[in-house]
Amino acid sequence: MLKYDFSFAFKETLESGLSFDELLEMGKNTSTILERINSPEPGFLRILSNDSILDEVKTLEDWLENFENFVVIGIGGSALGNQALHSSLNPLNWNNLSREKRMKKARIFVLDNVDPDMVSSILGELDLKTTVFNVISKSGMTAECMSNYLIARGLLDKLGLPASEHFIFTTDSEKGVLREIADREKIRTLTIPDDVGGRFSVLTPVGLLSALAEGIDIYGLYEGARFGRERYLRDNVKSNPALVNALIHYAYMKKGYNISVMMPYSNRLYTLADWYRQLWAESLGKKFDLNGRIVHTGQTPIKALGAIDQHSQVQLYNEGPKDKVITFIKLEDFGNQLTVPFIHSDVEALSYLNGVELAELLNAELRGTSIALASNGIPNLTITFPQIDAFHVGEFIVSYEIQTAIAGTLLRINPYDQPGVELGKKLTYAFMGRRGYEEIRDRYEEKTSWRFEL
Ligand SMILES: O=P(O)(O)OC[C@H]1O[C@](O)(CO)[C@@H](O)[C@@H]1O
Repeated sequence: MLKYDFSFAFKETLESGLSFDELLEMGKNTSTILERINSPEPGFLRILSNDSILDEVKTLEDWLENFENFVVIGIGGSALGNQALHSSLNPLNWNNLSREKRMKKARIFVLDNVDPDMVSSILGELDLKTTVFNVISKSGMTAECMSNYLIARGLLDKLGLPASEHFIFTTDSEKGVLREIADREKIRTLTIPDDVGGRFSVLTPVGLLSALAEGIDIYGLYEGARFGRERYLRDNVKSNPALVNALIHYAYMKKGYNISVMMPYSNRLYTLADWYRQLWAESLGKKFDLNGRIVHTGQTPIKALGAIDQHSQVQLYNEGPKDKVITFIKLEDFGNQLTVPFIHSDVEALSYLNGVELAELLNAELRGTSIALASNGIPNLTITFPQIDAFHVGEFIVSYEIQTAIAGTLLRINPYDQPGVELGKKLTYAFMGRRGYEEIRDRYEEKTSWRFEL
């Protein structure tokens, strides 16, 4: 299981840190909090109660084997989880491995932006005859996702390749244009459960299909997630790390620590920080509390990568504004061993590296950075993966989903909506000339007509 070290968030090591009594005091009402987040049981936990989603996705395994390339078309919660599973659970060079080394599983690509350089660099290289596109959209109408669908569709149509064989849509059970097209054109579909929001959906068909296509153990993900559901719902601050972590972040937020940095010391785990960024930002960044009072709350999530960002960000973390809580992600067993050879043993500045394993060096850097931060009074904690596998990634996902729900309850906001992105979406439709959005375009163009341009 994942290990948590919260020592450097407490005043025993940190001058202005929390006291354990403070934590216990805050944790007094945890049964109410846990009850609140679990009644009704949120969709992201409900889906774990049986294997029906796994079994449904699994039925597509034989069909997926027809394809060399699997392209996810989606954005935000409809792409970040796929990317996180892909880079954490398969080698970083997966797409460059031969088909034999990939055990005939697919290469994975994620089209999550509408940057023409990015889209054409991916689509231009693929043999579309052996490519399947998974168009993922909960709302079934997000502009980025739809335009990339249309581009892929145009390419397939030009080659005379049938949409029903090269597309699968993952979308809402009823809403959205994807459902309509799928019904009309007999395109395969998978359903995103109604009670699971986009950023909480990685363990639904959203994340599971691409994972299956690249040979990830999707049942192992659920095993870890189910273990996490049991561990992280315990009503005991002494045995529930998600509760402790939420309370620590909440307590520091109240002291003005408005930034949460997640810093894995593992390239493979880095995209988990990307996934976390959306979860923490969209769930907790809210203008109104549950009583409709204006609160403008939230904590800005930042991602950093160890050791690289030690040489880019850590100066700021140590000496800049005291507004950050840092979460290090440590990996014990990298699977790959790389030992520094005995070269230049007579050069003192290099000889200490002779015979050292890179993983040992990386983890020593993590330890050094966390102690340095603590001694500068910066709260930090470390989550350790014993190794990277589906079980631990599943556990990590659920730990953060539950932690986010707990933090939302502590902040008294709704962690499951995202009204703040709606206006931008509507204005995009308006500027692209979508019918029905003329009035909103005129209103906001008028409101923002003042200019200072150089
Ligand atoms: O899955 P959809 O509906 O296309 O939405 C994609 C993303 O857009 C948002 O609605 C807003 O950014 C996210 O919450 C969501 O994950």
